Amino acid sequence: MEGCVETIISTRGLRKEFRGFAAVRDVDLQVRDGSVHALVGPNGAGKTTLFNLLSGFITPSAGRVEINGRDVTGLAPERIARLGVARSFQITTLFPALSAREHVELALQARTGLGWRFWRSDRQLRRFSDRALELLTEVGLDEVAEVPAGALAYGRKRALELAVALALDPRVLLLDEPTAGMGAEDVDRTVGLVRRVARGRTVVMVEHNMSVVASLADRVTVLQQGQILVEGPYEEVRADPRVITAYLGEPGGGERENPERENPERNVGESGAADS
Ligand SMILES: Nc1ncnc2c1ncn2[C@@H]1O[C@H](COP(=O)(O)OP(=O)(O)OP(=O)(O)O)[C@@H](O)[C@H]1O
Repeated sequence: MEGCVETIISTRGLRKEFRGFAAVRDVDLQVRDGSVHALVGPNGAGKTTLFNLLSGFITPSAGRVEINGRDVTGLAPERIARLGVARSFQITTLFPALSAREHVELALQARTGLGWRFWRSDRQLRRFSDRALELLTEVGLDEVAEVPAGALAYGRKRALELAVALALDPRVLLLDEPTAGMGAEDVDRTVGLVRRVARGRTVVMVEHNMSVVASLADRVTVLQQGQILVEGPYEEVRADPRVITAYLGEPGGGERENPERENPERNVGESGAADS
C-alpha cells in the first residue's frame, strides 16, 4: 500500500534563487526508502541545483529538506553525510598519486572519526585494507587496487568515486550523472554496479541517459524550469504527453514508442544518451 511506504528524503516548498532567478521553485519531493529515484529533465531544469540542495552543498532560499524525518535544512554537507547521505564525489576530488586502495582506506578511516589524516601509520591504515579491497572488488577495481588514481581510465575513476562513497556505508547514495561521458561498455558496467550497490539502500541520481533511467529507476521525477512536472514509475512518466512536450518542445508526441531513442540529441542532450 502506498501509505505504508517509508519516505527517506522529503522536501517541502523547496526554492533556490540565484540573483533573483529561481532555479528550483516549490519543489515537494518524496523519495521512498530503498528505492532508486532518478531526477531527469531538460538542460537547465534545476536537477543539479536540487541535488546540491539535498546534499547540503547549497542552502535553500526557502522551504525545507528532511532526511529520515529530521529537518536538515541548511546543515553543512558533512553533517548531512554523517546522517547517512553520501554523495559520489567528482573525479577532481581524487588524489592522482594515491592508489585506488589508499583512497578507499582513507574514506574508511574518515568514517571512524580519525579524520582524513595522511600521516597515520601504515599499521593503522592496514586495519582498513581488507575492507578496502572488498569495496574495490564490489565496484570491479580489485585488479587495479595498487594503481594510482591518476593512471586509471575514466570509467574506473568514476567507479573509484563510488567505492569512496560506499566506504561511508551510506543509507542514501546521491549519484550525479553516474554514466556521464562514458562509452556504451562503461555505461553497461555502471548500470550493473549501481544496481548492485542499490541493494539495501536508497539511490537518488541525476541522469540524462534514459536507457539507464529505464533500467534502474523505480521512480522518476521530471523537472522543468525548476518545478516538478511529472513524477511516477518510468513507464508512466515516459508516456506522459507533458514530458514529451518538455523534451521535444511540441505537443502530441505521446504515441511514440521510444521517444528518447528516436531523438536522443534533443531529448537528453548529453553524450551517452544514444548508447546501448
Ligand atoms: N550558481 C549559479 N548562479 C546562477 N545561476 C545558476 C547557478 N547554478 C545554476 N544556475 C541556473 O539555474 C538553472 C538550473 O541549473 P541546473 O544546473 O540546476 O540545471 P540542470 O537541470 O542540472 O541542467 P543540466 O542538465 O544542464 O546540468 C539554470 O538556468 C542555470 O543557469
